[in-house]
Amino acid sequence: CLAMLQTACVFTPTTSSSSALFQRAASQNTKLNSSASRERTTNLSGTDRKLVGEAKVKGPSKLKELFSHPLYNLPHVALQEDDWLLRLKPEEEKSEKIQESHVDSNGESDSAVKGYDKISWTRDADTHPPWLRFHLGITRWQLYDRKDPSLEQVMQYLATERILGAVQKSGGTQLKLIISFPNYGQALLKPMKQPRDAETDFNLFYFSDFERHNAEIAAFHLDRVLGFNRIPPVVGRLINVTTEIREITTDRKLSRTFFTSPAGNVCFYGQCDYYCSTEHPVCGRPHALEVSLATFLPDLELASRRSWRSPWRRSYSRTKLAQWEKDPDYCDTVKQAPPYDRGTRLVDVIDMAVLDFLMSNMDRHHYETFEKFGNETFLLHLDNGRAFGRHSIDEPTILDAPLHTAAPASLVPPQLPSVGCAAGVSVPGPSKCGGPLLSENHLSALDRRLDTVLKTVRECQNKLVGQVPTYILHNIIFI
Ligand SMILES: Nc1ncnc2c1ncn2[C@@H]1O[C@H](COP(=O)(O)OP(=O)(O)OP(=O)(O)O)[C@@H](O)[C@H]1O
Ligand SMILES: [Mn+2]
Repeated sequence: CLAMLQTACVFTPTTSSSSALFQRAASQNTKLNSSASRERTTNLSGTDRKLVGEAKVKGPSKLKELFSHPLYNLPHVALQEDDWLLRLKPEEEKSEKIQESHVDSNGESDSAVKGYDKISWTRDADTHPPWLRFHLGITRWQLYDRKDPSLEQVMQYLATERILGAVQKSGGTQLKLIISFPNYGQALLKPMKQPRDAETDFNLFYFSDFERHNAEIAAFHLDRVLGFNRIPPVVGRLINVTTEIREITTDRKLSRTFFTSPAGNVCFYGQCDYYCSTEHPVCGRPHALEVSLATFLPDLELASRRSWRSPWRRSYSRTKLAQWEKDPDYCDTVKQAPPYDRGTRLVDVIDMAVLDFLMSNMDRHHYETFEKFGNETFLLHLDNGRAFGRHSIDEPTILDAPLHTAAPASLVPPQLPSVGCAAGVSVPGPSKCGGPLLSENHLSALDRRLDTVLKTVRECQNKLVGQVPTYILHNIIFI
């Protein structure tokens, strides 16, 4: 599966002529809806093994083509020193300091005792573990550069590194664990709770829905395909709940919740506000459990974050409406208030709404930014576990409230063929992992919703013709 991940999701751009691709992209656009689903059906039939084989003979992926499109290769303004989230200490304070802090009074590294590796990092990037390279690559404008080899390395790392510790993460409503690796890397684990093709019960409110591990993984890929790069890399992994959680955890509260189910599977439920009870167990088969692992962001002490309430947050109530649902002038009020009245914040929120509409995520109550960058920075799209719950219906308000009422458009890429990438990607891990990341129904829903996004943007463009110079409209969106 891991091999397939790399075959299907290529991180390096092709060298083909961009103008030819540009034209091809435009002509493919009209054919996309009919051909994409046909192609996917071919791709997805059969086993994972078949998928790997097909991906190999097919030649350059659509994702590769998409990423070589000029819109994905716009020249960037050169980064200044304060555009990096973290930087290495100046030469004179270099890494001996880090080593000292892990050496006890006998002069021995305490890390060996706990099972952690001895630290031998220097200023040389080659000595850094993948998670550290990822942290050092975060800038004011994105979490990662999609062409940076560290991205692939950190994903490999999460999918394969030995698990040293697992404790519950406090905060939030549903069960999630912090996983530790021997070289001090960490990941946020969300377990599989339901089959991939299960559709959320239509009588459930969005705030009662389960989180889905595959939604976290698919959201990362979709965000990357859209060119946002605002979700920390997430991979799937098959873990052994007994040896990789129960036997190594130091979290008493967590270990007390383990039990063997009547079917003989090892289960646990942890402690949290929602669904942490014997009635909602997370179970291995009998030990094997599929999970998502998200790269941990830098420690808050090194890089504090600010949490912002989304202006289009839902009410989280069975009866109450949110302000944006009642007040026709709500959008104007938002547009005039800081931080939405300047810079890219409003269009960034619209980007987020486009992402959320595509994956039908109604749970975007907050978003975060890195404090260091003030208001001039990208928005972190964390917590996507409630996305991809329903494929048979779309939720127009996710898009309409911010996009239709707020601004002409955010930057929407010309097409989304590479969601096929998410389709082709199984959860990396041993070969028994659970098949395609998203069911065919969800992929069709993505195509349908993309169409709606483009139509909505076109409507906005048409409305604004004459009010905004055409060159601005053309720069804002290319369809
Ligand atoms: N990759 C990450 N690295 C570090 N911290 C993270 C990461 N992802 C999320 N967090 C932090 O953990 C908190 C809880 O995560 P998340 O929102 O996914 O869980 P949740 O149970 O769905 O929470 P809620 O119920 O508040 O929606 C987030 O508010 C965020 O600050
Ligand atoms: Mn949540």
